[in-house]
Amino acid sequence: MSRSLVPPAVEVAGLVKRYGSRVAVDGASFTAAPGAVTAVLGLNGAGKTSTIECCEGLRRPDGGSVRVLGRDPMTDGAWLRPRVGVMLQDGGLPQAARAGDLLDLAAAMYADPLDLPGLVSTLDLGGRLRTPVRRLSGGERQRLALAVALVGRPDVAFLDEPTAGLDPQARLAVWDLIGGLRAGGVAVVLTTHLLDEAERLADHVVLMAAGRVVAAGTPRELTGGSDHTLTFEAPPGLDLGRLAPLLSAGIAATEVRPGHYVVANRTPEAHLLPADVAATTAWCAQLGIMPEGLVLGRRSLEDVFLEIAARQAGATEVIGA
Ligand SMILES: Nc1ncnc2c1ncn2[C@@H]1O[C@H](COP(=O)(O)OP(=O)(O)OP(=O)(O)O)[C@@H](O)[C@H]1O
Repeated sequence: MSRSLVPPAVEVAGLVKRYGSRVAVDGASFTAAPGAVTAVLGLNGAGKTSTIECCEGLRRPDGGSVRVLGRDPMTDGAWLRPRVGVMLQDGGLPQAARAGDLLDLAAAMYADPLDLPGLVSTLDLGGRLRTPVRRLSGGERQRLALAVALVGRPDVAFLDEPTAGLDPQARLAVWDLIGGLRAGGVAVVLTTHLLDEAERLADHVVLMAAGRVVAAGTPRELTGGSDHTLTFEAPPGLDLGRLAPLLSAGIAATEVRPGHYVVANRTPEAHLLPADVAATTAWCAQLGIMPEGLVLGRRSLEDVFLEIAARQAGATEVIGA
């Protein structure tokens, strides 16, 4: 079956979540497929955790709808619990319990739990099973929370920043584990601030800003595949209006943050040309400016993220006509 014919494991439609007068999620919509990793990205406060918590049935939406495996998490919690694995951002584990007891307890709640010794070894928790949660390091707690979320062989796994604070070796182990879940048909929905992680792991990326989904697609779709991008540092506040007429149609110049400039295509039909690179450096020369750290590279998810975040924040942008 093609991806479009497989019913989504998670369906968020027009979700609204408010805390008092603060709108945390403002009409967000996206889907997550089985056997795929969906990464929800966004700046601090973009509404990622609120969205995921509505999917987990931990928060009641104020508008829109959420379906997980076709069910409403608020009313079908009992049906969903054995089928959904949840790793909360703060771990959410009882501080006094020993790591091993927690894992045994979690495993005992499921009909067909994962092989515990295997999971413990993958997440390198072997030496810490007799240690109470409060004495575990941040990274160990993180790995334990992941083990608890996955031990029941869930069909859907919600992982809020699963690799935050992990050392590089532990991060690779978690990436492998997530890759294994995907291969086993699990719908993995994760949040992360690590864009290289999203680029490497995610089949589908959902980019949130101010409670809304501002871009979604495969990493390749979002980065425009092999499109080039030109970045450089220069004094902040340069008059980009004088660069616009020199650029080809659909090529945008943006000051993504003060003093950090990006020249790249703004539409899929446009492509950065050698003439655009020449025009940009000539414009710098006209201004008597040396563009520091001038790099012509392939556009990364981080570039896309910064460009969209800058646009949302009202950064200066001009587009060649
Ligand atoms: N319990 C709460 N009470 C009041 N406001 C909240 C609460 N939880 C979140 N918010 C606010 O809602 C907005 C969205 O927060 P949320 O935690 O969903 O964002 P996030 O994208 O997960 O952020 P981060 O990357 O920092 O974890 C923020 O402005 C936050 O301050």
